[in-house]
Amino acid sequence: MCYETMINEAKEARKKAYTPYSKFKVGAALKTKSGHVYHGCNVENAAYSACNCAERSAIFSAYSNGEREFETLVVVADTDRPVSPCGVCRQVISELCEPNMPIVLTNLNGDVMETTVTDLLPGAFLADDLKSEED
Ligand SMILES: O=c1ccn([C@H]2C[C@H](O)[C@@H](CO)O2)c(=O)[nH]1
Ligand SMILES: [Zn+2]
Repeated sequence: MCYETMINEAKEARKKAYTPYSKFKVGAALKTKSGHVYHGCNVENAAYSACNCAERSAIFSAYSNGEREFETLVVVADTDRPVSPCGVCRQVISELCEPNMPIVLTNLNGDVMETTVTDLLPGAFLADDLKSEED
C-alpha cells in the first residue's frame, strides 16, 4: 500500500507541534475507517510530565470527535531511524486500536517502517486482564 498521502498528513500535523522545551517536533495522522484523517502533534508543558505525544494527541482527538474505528496511524519525526513511539503511546494504541492495524513509522529522510499494534507492544496489559479484589 502507498502511504504517501498519509505521510504528508503526518508532516502537516508535525508543523503544529508545541515544543518549546525539547525542540523535537513529532506529527501523527490517524485515518478512520470512514476515511477521516485526524492530526496529532506533541504538545509540551513547563511541567514536563504533562507533555503529550503526537500519537496520543491524534488518537484522543479522534476519540473526542466520537470516532472509534481506525485504519492506519502514521508518525513522523526528524530521527535517524523511523520514529519509535514511547511506551505510554504503545499502551494507549494497544487499547484503542485493533491488534493488526498497520502503523507506519517514518522520518524526514523518507525511511519507512510498517508495523502493527501487536508488534509494537506484544503482550500488552488490556481490559480483560483487570480483576477486582475485595479490600
Ligand atoms: O514517538 C514520539 C516520541 C516523542 N514524542 C515527543 C514527546 C516530547 O514532546 C518530545 C521529546 O520526547 O517528543 C512524541 O510525540 N512521539
Ligand atoms: Zn508517546
